[in-house]
Amino acid sequence: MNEQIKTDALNSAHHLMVGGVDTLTLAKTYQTPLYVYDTGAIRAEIAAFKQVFEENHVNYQISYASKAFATVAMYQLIAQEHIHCDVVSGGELYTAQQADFPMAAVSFHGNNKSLAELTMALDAGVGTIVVDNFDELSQLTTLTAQRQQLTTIMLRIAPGISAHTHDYISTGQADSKFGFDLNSGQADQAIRAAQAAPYLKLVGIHCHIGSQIFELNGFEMIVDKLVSEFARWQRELDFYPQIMNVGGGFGVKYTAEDHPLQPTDFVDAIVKETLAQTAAHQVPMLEIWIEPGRSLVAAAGTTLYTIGDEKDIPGIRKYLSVDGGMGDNIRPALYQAKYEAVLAKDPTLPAEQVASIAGKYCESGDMLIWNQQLPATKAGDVLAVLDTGAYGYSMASNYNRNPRPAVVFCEQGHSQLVVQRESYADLTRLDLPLSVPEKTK
Ligand SMILES: Cc1ncc(COP(=O)(O)O)c(C=O)c1O
Ligand SMILES: N[C@@H](CCCC[NH3+])C(=O)O
Repeated sequence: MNEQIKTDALNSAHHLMVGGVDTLTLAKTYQTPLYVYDTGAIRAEIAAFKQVFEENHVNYQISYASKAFATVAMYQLIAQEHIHCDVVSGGELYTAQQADFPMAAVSFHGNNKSLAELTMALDAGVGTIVVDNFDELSQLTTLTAQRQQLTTIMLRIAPGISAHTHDYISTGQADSKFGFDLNSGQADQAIRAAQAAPYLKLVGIHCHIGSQIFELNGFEMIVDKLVSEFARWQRELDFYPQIMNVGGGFGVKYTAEDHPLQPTDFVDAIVKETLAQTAAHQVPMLEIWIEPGRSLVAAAGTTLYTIGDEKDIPGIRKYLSVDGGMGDNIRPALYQAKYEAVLAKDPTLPAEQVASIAGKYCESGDMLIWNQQLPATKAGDVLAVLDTGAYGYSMASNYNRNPRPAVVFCEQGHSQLVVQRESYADLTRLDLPLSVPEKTK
């Protein structure tokens, strides 16, 4: 049986369960394609992060990177767990507001926040604005002075440390669109400018080196570099941050080929390195913030599809097409990301075929999985693609005018629809008819 599946995830009929709910029932009730989340698993991941910090007796904050999966119900779940979240756009901020998420627990990120977005954030009273570049810093200096509104900020810096991950999701290197460059002195300049701004209160330094990282080393290097810079800033700039925000990026297991550490191992290493480095530099211990996105939601999510047409090319390959694809999960096409799938009606059945799972979109690159071992299948069977909880729904599109799937939360045997399936009518809701009159012949 697929090692991603926990033994308690099967019912007595061997059907795959999510959050104690039978996936075949879910597919029937809500139709496919369907995103289903085991919300108890998200709560457990949050609890595990909290526990590591608490065992180490340090001040901390966990800020969920909501770009990984953002809906009203998700922000409400995060609020129930009493952690922070970060948003990267007016749209995410709006969704958090609709969820009544406490604005003081929001950090606002982004490398090109518009004036409208900055104004929205100030109106909302977000807890922290993470300033990304000089233009934003001067815009925010002016705006907060005009409004006479004291605003808490952090500065995002690019530490010049490359994480070993896909180029598209590596962000800590000097040549990055994100953050103030550390090595060329831009970070020092930004600190001076923030100190001089009458309504900005600089409380922390943020950095995020990338996503789906499998090694501790990059995080330890960040801590070493940051704490030694902080010690220098204390001497030279009379600035020592209260908060060190090391971002997210903790890698998760998608397939048997992945061998990540536990997300909590990353945090334990970060905390221990910070304790060691602050002691070595004889500077105060910092409050440590992390911003996990993927590691909180990836494993909790499963996408259910219905198998449709089959194409078997003798001696070449067998394609099984499903009723979704790159519109609900762009990650295989965009990052060559790999997933595993099981037959929902019985993941314990022995494999009888090797099939590649094709989406229904009009692109050859719309392949969800290459060479998946599966039992015998027939049209109408439900296929469950595992670990799709991060950056699936949040990166979904209407390509080929396909409506986006519904999202269902499952916990303790109950299911709840939290995002409705789009209808065809939704697809044309914002369209306007052609206004130019037809040419007279
Ligand atoms: C600033 C920032 N924080 C946190 C994250 C979350 O990363 P992940 O989902 O890999 O944990 C990202 C995305 O890479 C990010 O850009
Ligand atoms: N969207 C990316 C990760 C997010 C990067 C955000 N800075 C993924 O699916 O892996």
